[in-house]
Amino acid sequence: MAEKVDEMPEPLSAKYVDQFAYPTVKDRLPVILTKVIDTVYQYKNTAAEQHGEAGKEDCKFIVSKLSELKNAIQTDKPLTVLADGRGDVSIWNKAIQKEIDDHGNKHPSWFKSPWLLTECYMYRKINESIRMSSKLQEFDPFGEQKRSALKNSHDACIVLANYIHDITKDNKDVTYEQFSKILQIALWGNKCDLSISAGVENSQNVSPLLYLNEMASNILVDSTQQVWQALLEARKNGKQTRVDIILDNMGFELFSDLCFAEFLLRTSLAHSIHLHYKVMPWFVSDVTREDFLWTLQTLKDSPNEVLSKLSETWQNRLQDESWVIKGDDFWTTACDFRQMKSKAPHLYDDLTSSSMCFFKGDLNYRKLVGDLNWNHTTPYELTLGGFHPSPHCALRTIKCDLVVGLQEGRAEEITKLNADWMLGGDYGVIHFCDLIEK
Ligand SMILES: O=P(O)(O)OC[C@@]1(O)O[C@H](CO)[C@@H](O)[C@@H]1O
Ligand SMILES: [Mn+2]
Repeated sequence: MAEKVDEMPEPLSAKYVDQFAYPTVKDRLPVILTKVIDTVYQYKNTAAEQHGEAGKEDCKFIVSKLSELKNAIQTDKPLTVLADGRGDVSIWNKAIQKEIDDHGNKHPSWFKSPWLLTECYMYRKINESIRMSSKLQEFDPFGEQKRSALKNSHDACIVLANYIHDITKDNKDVTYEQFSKILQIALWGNKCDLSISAGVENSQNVSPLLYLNEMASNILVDSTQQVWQALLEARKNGKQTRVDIILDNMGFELFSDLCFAEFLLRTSLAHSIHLHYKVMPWFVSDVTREDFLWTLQTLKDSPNEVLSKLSETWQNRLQDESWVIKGDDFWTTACDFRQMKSKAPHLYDDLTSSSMCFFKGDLNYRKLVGDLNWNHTTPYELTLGGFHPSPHCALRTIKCDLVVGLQEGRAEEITKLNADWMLGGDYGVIHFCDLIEK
């Protein structure tokens, strides 16, 4: 393995018009914002019913703040400091200040700053406008879309629930093939993302078992064997294995993650699962605590008996703590994960107790590799910048122009077939990194 990187690449940014960051800031973020504005505007009558005139005024206030934000993006204004007094304000404002300091006292603006900062900042600003309202502080402008995402994936969930039931019911020992299949379902579950589709319905509406074979060659890095070996090793050592899943999207992806968690427990590949949600509405479809609990209750109320039983098991798991759900402000900052040790030492410490962390999705991947413009062939371990609280696995479908660890020539080969292959979630990676250093 290569030891270190000779020269660090630049952060991805909308200042490069040939990068995906550019159409994101120019088109996709304004579209998402317009939908949020519309949602809040539509909500004013409900808000009035619930909170009287103050609710209606809140909606007007939020709409005006978000319209300002949209205008600031489209006219490339500087990012301004946050002012809602939430506990994470200082970490955010320090990140903005650092950009100012690093660029000779120039304020970072939407089209000139690192993409990771601007895109995360938009979601934090949406939340700021909501937090600064008087009655609607807990309002989730993406709630409706997320709940539809689960409902529209109902049939696919039934297929998967039956599959989990079938392969675990005889108490036979788990096989590698079963493990690999479940991991792939959790991987492709990440295609269902409402941010890349700018809010257009993007659910799982075919059987998740059907396309696994044909998609197998689209997994460009497949370290499943190593992940499997590491989990078997932990089980052999009789350790109380804790596995963490850093969750991503609500809907079918969450369901597939929960099935993966259930599978690990039933096969004793894990003894407890820690599931990390987001503490505020984030990148449209990311799971919040409310989404998580709503999902379990909705599945429990399903007329389908297998779904309803499975969900009852999951509710019990929260009681007996074989599942622990947790949130942390760090996941909704613009910090990449190499900064976790210094900015959120409690979280880094917590992850050191895990035998294996699974990081789901595109944004977590970007944060793992620092959102830098790496060559596609740079070894994955080198891009992590020392982030190693525990062994980990990144499960991510590729939805932006950043991927590492590929074989020489592979990216060029696929580009010949489809120039936009990195943007549609049709390719994926399963990276593994063992504990290298502490
Ligand atoms: O993290 P997720 O849900 O897999 O993806 C989030 C996402 O929509 O946001 C990224 C940046 O815009 C895109 O690259 C990606 O498609
Ligand atoms: Mn997401």
